[in-house]
Amino acid sequence: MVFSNISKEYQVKKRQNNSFLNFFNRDYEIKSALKNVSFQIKKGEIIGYIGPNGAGKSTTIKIMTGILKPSSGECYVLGVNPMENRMQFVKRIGVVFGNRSNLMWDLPVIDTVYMMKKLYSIPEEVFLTNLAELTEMMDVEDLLQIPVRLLSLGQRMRCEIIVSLLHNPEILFLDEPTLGLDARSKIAVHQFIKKVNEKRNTTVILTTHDMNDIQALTSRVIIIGKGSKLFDGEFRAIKNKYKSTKKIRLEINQVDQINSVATQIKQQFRPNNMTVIANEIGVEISKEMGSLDDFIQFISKKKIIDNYQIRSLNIDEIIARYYSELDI
Ligand SMILES: Nc1ncnc2c1ncn2[C@@H]1O[C@H](COP(=O)(O)OP(=O)(O)OP(=O)(O)O)[C@@H](O)[C@H]1O
Repeated sequence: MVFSNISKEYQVKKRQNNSFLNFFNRDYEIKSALKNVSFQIKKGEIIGYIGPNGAGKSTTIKIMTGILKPSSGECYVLGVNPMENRMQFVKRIGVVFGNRSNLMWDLPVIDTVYMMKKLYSIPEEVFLTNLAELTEMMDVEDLLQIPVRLLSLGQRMRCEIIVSLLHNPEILFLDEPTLGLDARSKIAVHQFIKKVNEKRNTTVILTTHDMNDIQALTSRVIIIGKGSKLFDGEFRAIKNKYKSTKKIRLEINQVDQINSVATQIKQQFRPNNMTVIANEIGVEISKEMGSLDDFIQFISKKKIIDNYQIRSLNIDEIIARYYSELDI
């Protein structure tokens, strides 16, 4: 897949304060959603495409799936322009949007399954093999006869993914596939996507705000912010950047001494972040502020510190930190 110097501009109506005038307003302004974005994705890769709200992720997916035409640049998916020969192209891709359903709401799941068979002209043999394999892998045999509206969110999402894979797509686009799922359903979805990728060499393009999805599924991430590509590489590299940053929580047994301890920490270690709430001090220490050993020595000498906990940044904190450093 080649995404080359892609820009996308939307025309949006200029807003007026008066909603009546807004109705007649014909002034437009240009909103730039993607600015010269380029990347390539190889067959069989799983890519995490991430960025904060409004960064341009959905716009990218819409261009890659042929729903939107870029304002400039070139996009080739599976060697073809996704806007051309749509009927042939859509038979080669699968799409799951976490906030939109491909299933027919009032009918049992199996009805959508048969509709897909017809829509994608899936040969009988391929269809039966895929249906048996996918339903077993995703453990949804018992759900197929149930009307979609009666399924839980997790059950529905498992069915959505199966339906998107019946026609053996070469690329699977997943937009927030674990949105609203509980921890167990998320793990089931992760394991399934991994299995499909390994077994069928399906390329997976995953957009998500859930860093656990990224952690579980991808090694390569592309980060987009304010329409520009800001990072393309190993997710591990971002995690390593914050390896030495530790969050420490101290419990003080003499609350009247807490401000004096906090002041000493501030003077000696100059932490970026420090919070004092009730009998607890929260501090963030990184390599640049002195070694963790020095800090532990400092607290071990303080008799009024009852208890302390040290932890690394969790994955959400790492990515939030990275976004704020990139100013997106
Ligand atoms: N049809 C449209 N008309 C005008 N502006 C749009 C349109 N679609 C998206 N935008 C704007 O383009 C920018 C990128 O939007 P996009 O939906 O691609 O972001 P996103 O990264 O998918 O965000 P989110 O994580 O919130 O879904 C945003 O500023 C958005 O307001």
